[in-house]
Amino acid sequence: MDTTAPWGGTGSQILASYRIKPNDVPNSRMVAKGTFRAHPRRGGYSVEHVDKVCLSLREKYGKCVKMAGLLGRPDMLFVFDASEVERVFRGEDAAPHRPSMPSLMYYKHTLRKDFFGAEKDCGGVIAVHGDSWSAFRTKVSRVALSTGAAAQYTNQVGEVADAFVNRTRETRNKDLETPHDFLNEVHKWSLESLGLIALDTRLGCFESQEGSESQRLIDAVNTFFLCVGELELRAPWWRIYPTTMFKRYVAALDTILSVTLTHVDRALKECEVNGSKSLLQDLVTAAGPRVAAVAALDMFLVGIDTTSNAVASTLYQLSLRPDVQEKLHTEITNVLKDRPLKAGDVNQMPYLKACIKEVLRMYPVVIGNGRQLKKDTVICDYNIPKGTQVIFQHYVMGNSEEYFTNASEFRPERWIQRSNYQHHPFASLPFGFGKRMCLGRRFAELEMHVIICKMVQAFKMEYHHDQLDYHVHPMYTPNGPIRLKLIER
Ligand code: HEM
Repeated sequence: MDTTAPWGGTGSQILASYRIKPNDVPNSRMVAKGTFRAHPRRGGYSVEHVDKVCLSLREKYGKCVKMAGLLGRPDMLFVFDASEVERVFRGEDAAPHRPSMPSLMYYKHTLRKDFFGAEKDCGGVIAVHGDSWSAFRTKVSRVALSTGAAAQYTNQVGEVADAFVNRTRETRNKDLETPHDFLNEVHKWSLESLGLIALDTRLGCFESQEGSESQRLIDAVNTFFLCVGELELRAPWWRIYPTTMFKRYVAALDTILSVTLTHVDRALKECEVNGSKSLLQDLVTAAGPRVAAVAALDMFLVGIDTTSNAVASTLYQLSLRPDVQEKLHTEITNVLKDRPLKAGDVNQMPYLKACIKEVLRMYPVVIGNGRQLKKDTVICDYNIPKGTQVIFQHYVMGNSEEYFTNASEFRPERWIQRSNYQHHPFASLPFGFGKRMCLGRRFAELEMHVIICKMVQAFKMEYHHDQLDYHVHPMYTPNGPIRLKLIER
């Protein structure tokens, strides 16, 4: 996932904000070219707190606002209007362009051209666009997003979830609380799950120590996300000389590439010998070993931190709400009746699914998503020129009373009793939409449903410290150690 680069890091500054001036014919959809104008207005904002910045921009400027003045990158248009988001998404052509990450394109197609090839070759889906993206995505989507693609991994994902529950039980302190580095434990669970889905390999993350291969991969992914926002938003000096940040970034990507490829190589050999069941095997059959290897790499790049932060955030939110946990526990018990979870069970658990949707509405791990316009487009009555990066602000829309009844309240029921709770279908899109929607969505959902189900079955979760604020670091996540008290059920 490109993570819509603006939010994929910390500490950067949005250098200036510009309010759009209404165009000459505000009520006409046929606005003339060149009416995209702005009044400069200075502001210094940190990306770590961009959630609050976006809320205040919405309040101050209305349904859209232009951000300009970022050295070396196109203007951005922040859109806070769900109907406009729907119109832009529905008008997409066959190869939508998500704002590219030039630094990643440079890594893939210049620095490591020997592996990824030129831009038009088999470069994967992250930071790849046009025909090359389209050809690659078509091959991978067939395997990754087909009906039942994820459900067939329920047992493997369950096995890892059981191991996580046991480890969490063992690593609690004397007050039955999770350790300070609990988020890292959740990263391990996420990597271990992805390893089993993608490569049919147990990576041994729970036994891993500092400096081990899997911990190096986890750290490298984290460094990648932390650096990418800095490189994309700050003045792009890395284009002129290799800055310290850029060197860290390249080293992290090299680690991700080499560790993943070691596992991919091993898994490909296993496939040949045992015909083992894995996503990689399915991809090899559908599209050949090269596409399979590059797809696995992209998935490891963006599929670990996203899912782990979403799970950590969900566990934290549940620990604040014993009533929600009890309802969830009753639903799970009614469906499973003491037998182990099997494929398809979560389809009988609407409240479980709703809890996760509700967390991702209020605290989406990727707070905004975007598109780079391929043609001039009218948005909110402004003529927005081709090339502008349009950022859909679903964190702001998801928390807006305009789109969700009692938006500030955690109410999973809103996703079940839809007639009681109105909402706009494009106001909360945590996995994006359309042809470029998250490729790992089905796997992420399966992983999240299974782990939350197992944790609620095993423990009553409580939280006895100051409430945690959220920050973008590099995902949107609770800021502080997540010290959950886990009481055996
Ligand atoms: C809670 C977990 C996750 C969230 C919230 C999430 C969110 C997103 C979002 C917002 C996008 C951009 C979609 C768009 O532009 O419309 C995306 C793209 C992507 N995601 Fe995820 N993601 C998650 C987990 C995963 C996992 C587990 C994988 C891999 C197994 C994955 C692989 C990808 C890939 C490859 C893309 C790029 C698709 C393309 O450009 O064609 N994601 N994700």
